[in-house]
Amino acid sequence: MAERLAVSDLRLRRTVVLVGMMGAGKTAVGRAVATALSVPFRDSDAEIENAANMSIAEIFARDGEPFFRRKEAQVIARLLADTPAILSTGGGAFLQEENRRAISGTGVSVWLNADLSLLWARVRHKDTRPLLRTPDPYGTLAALYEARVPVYALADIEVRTLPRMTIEQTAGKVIEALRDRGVVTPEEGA
Ligand SMILES: Nc1ncnc2c1ncn2[C@@H]1O[C@H](COP(=O)(O)OP(=O)(O)OP(=O)(O)O)[C@@H](O)[C@H]1O
Ligand SMILES: O=C(O)C1=C[C@@H](O)[C@@H](O)[C@H](O)C1
Ligand SMILES: [Mg+2]
Repeated sequence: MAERLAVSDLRLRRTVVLVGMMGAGKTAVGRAVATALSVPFRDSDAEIENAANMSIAEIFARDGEPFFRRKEAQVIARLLADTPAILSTGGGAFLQEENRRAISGTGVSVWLNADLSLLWARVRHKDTRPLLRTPDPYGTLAALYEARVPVYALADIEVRTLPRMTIEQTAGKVIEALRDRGVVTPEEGA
């Protein structure tokens, strides 16, 4: 009987783009997937922050959301042109048709889908997300969730993330889904 392949024997064929709501775990899970597959990890929010030398909250406050969205689209297009990697996006990136088109052109999109209650538990104590700086952050998150879910559902693959799953378990689920779709394949000769 063939032995089960180790994760390190797998090869990533296309850039995997994690999409979904803020707090779904795109950054945390994306990094774990990249580590497991020994491929580069990129995060569009971090790329924008590093280039501007400012936090996302500062960019929103100084230059406005439309400016941030233009930078986000540029960063995503640039990273998609690079060698296959794991690319975690900001929660609003997949909402822009331009980004969805770019992602489906060269990458594969994975929607990390978490329930609203789990998202709220993860983001409620953090002050880093400018869109939630409203008098009713829970109501704002719920409205964003409602409006965005039909768009995230356009992603190529959906992976549900549940409250009791660790980051590594969710990453394992993502890798399994990528194997099923032939996005990660056995390394030749492995
Ligand atoms: N599967 C998980 N198990 C436990 N904690 C998690 C899991 N996924 C994410 N977290 C934690 O939840 C928080 C939010 O996760 P993360 O920053 O990765 O979300 P995100 O989807 O990248 O959000 P954003 O769109 O704002 O960038 C982090 O503190 C992270 O460590
Ligand atoms: O959901 C969103 O629109 C956002 C999520 C974060 O990742 C950041 O990209 C920014 O705070 C906007
Ligand atoms: Mg993130």
